Amino acid sequence: MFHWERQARQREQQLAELEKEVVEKSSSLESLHRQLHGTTQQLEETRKRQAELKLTEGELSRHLVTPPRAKCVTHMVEEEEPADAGRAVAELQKKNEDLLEQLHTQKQLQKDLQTQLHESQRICAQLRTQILVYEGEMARAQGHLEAEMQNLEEEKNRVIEEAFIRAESEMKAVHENLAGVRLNLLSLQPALRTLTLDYNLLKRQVQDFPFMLDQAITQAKQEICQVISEVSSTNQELLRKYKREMNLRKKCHNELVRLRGNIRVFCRVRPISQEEQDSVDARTMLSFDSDDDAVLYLSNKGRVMKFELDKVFPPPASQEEVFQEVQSLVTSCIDGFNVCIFAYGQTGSGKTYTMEGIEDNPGINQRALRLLFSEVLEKAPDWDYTITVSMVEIYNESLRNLLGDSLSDRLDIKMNPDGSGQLYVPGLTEFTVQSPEDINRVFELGHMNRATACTNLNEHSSRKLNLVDLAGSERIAKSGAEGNRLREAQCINKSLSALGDVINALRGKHSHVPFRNSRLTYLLQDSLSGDSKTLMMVQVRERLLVGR
Ligand SMILES: Nc1ncnc2c1ncn2[C@@H]1O[C@H](COP(=O)(O)OP(=O)(O)OP(=O)(O)O)[C@@H](O)[C@H]1O
Repeated sequence: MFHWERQARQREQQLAELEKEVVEKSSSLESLHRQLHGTTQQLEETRKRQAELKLTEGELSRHLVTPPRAKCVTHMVEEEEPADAGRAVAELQKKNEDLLEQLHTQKQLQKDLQTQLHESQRICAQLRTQILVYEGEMARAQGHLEAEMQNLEEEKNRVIEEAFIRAESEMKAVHENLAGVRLNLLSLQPALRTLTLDYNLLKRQVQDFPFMLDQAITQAKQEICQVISEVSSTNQELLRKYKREMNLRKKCHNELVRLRGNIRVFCRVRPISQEEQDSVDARTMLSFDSDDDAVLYLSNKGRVMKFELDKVFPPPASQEEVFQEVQSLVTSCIDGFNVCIFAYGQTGSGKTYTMEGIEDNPGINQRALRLLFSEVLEKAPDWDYTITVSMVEIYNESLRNLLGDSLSDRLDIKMNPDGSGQLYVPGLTEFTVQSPEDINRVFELGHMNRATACTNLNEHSSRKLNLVDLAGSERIAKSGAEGNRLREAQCINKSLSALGDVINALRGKHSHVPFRNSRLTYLLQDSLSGDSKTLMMVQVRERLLVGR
């Protein structure tokens, strides 16, 4: 609803109220008029009665002021009858008294009427004044009403005019919009036609889609089946080739091993540390051939000795470089060879450094285990591997089960009853491991009980990777020990010299190899002979130290 419409309604209401008020005032004026008329009539009557009373009063006075007449009556009565005259005088006197009383009453009445008249006149005057006030009010209300009506009329006209102007401009805008929309509609029509065509096309395609999808799926299934059967036959072929290649590789390797010998001897020369600089023996010195990494020269008191080995690592050689030369040996364990790696050398020559390494620069053991597991993981989809670990200590020519419950039990080496011709250690505890971390945990357990130990990693129970940590060789001569320590030194001596003898016999391809001369060589027999591969890392210091 517009503002002006609301205003007009309000004004109309006000007008109606004012009109009602005027009607009420008119009716009250009318009743006042009636009242005035009644009062005026009453006044007239009172006046008349007053006049009448005056008249009566006059007559009465006349009667009363004419005693001679009464006297005359009396005289006449006296003349006629003196007793009756007395009575008549008394009656007249009585009548006179009554009349006087009536006069008095009339006077009182007149006084009352006069009072009433004054009162009526006062009320009349009041009413007139009120009428005048009302009339004035009415005139004012009328004027106000007229002015209001005039205002309302003007307001109405103004509002109507404004609304009309607004409606006109809105109408104009709507017309303009309409024209624009019409124009748009015209330009959209071709696009709409194209869209409708596209929509119909799409609709047809959607209707056809399930059928096409079914067709495509069936075709894809057929193609997939065909590809799968192709891949499967290719796989079969590849597997066949792979196995043939594996056999070929093994044969080639065997041939290579046969040609190079299955025992390889590397030499690692460790640098002299800062603390050792002062005790270096100036008369002895090691040197290398830059063209041949398998030769080592030792100058001692002017004499030069040449040593030929499979590989020589000079002092700057890193753990990584050393392992690169060793890793093919580790992986051949997966190919089905028994492998044995051990470091041999004087105390402090770097055996532990090469085999174990240090925490942030691991040696052969840790690197070999990681390589072994990564290789196994790679082959896992096609092959089943189980890796078990056992730890044995050869101490004073006795075998101790380092992972067993009871360390006091002595183990023995026996021929395997499975007819494989391989040796085994009955009762030796084995742990199945899934990762190098597992092995390290097992090592920790074994290391707590060892003095010198041999670690044995089994794969399929017939293939072994032996990582051997030997005691330092010079303890034999330098220990100066007695009793138990002496027996320990003698045993170490025996083991190491037996190992030396076995390596010598194997390198020299002797017909007899004295494996049984020590527990160590007997235990490692399978890993040192036949299809096995052995690496002996000879550890030496760059310079001899005085007093050693
Ligand atoms: N190639 C090398 N480069 C740097 N430091 C080395 C190297 N080899 C060994 N060392 C250091 O020489 C010291 C002795 O080495 P290590 O303990 O490995 O000798 P070891 O032969 O195992 O002795 P032991 O027979 O007494 O067990 C260690 O401090 C080691 O870190």
